[in-house]
Amino acid sequence: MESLALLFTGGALLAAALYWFVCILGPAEQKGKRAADLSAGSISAEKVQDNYNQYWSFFRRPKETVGVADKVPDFVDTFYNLVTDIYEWGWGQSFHFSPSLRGKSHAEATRLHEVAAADLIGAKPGHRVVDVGCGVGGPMRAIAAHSRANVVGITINDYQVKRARDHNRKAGLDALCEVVQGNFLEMPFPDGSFDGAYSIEATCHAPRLEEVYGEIFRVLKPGALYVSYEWVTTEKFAADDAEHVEIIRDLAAPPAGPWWSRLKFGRIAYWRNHIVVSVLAAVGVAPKGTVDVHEMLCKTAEYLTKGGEKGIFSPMHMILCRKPAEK
Ligand SMILES: C=C(CC[C@@H](C)[C@H]1CC[C@H]2C3=CC[C@H]4[C@H](C)[C@@H](O)CC[C@]4(C)[C@H]3CC[C@]12C)C(C)C
Ligand SMILES: C[S@@+](CC[C@H](N)C(=O)[O-])C[C@H]1O[C@@H](n2cnc3c(N)ncnc32)[C@H](O)[C@@H]1O
Repeated sequence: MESLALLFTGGALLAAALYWFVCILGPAEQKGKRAADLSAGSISAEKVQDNYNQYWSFFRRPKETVGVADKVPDFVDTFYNLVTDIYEWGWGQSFHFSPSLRGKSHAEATRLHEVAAADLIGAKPGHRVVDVGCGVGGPMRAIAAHSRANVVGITINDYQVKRARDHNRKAGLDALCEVVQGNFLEMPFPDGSFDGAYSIEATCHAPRLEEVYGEIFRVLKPGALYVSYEWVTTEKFAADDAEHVEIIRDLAAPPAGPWWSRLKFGRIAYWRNHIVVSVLAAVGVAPKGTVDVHEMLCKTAEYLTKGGEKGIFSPMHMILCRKPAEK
């Protein structure tokens, strides 16, 4: 009888814990995505595993494959269908790193990193600024709220467009923020139509950087500024060091505290998330394949941390450029 009671109590506790993980626990910063709502963007549930397998074989392809560049935007689109919900759930609405600031929360450090971009390009009321590779619009909302400039975001991923528009509306910022689905290698904007531009950890997805930078140059007005925070190898990276090459290859093939500390100390959360995702996939709430996507992200976090600790990689190299003013 006693062991039955013990079993019952244990079961009830497990059920309560599961309910808490799945239904209560939201994303780290702004609650908006719950584990029970994890989807794979615009991919239907039964196609997630196939899409993940295709994405993975593309990612692992031999480097020299001819004609690959043209396929990159489609694979990036698939990648963001697979990861967007997991990012929102486990990281928040801003899909980038920030310098960690003593005494500030992750959310505040993220916001400060974003509004610094707006200040650098001199965004102000009445300006029209383009966010190149806007994700679900975390940076766009912080920048619009801070500068009162109009921000137009572009992303290749339809699902992100929908998420960003929903978030903009809920934040009461839809009058200032517009989101467009499109390829930043061929932007659907006229020449000289923006007073400023920024991109946060997005242009690394361009197979040929000159194409995206050429497009940004084209859409800027003469004299306008563009700021980029981007993934780069640092001067410590040695191309003849096998370990360096391994870390960088695995993570990249497709001044405050360390940017990777948030990732490093998230390990317990990853295990918790892994259990949640596995249970949800096993009972059919999350699409099959979600566990593989989540494991891929755990590996990514491990290599990013190693790259940060060794000082051979930075996701926030800053470049500020001005389009020459007309004579
Ligand atoms: C710049 C990119 C994205 C940068 C980051 C926003 C993401 C890079 C790695 C991602 C994550 C890794 C581990 C995940 C964890 C296993 C899961 O439980 C919860 C989500 C993660 C923390 C996830 C969050 C986003 C990242 C930090 C591009 C260029 C790829
Ligand atoms: C890591 S996310 C960063 C999102 C956003 N800048 C942020 O910080 O939250 C990269 C973004 O670049 C977008 N992207 C990648 N390649 C693209 C392309 N060819 N055209 C348009 N957007 C692209 C992705 O869809 C995604 O929104």
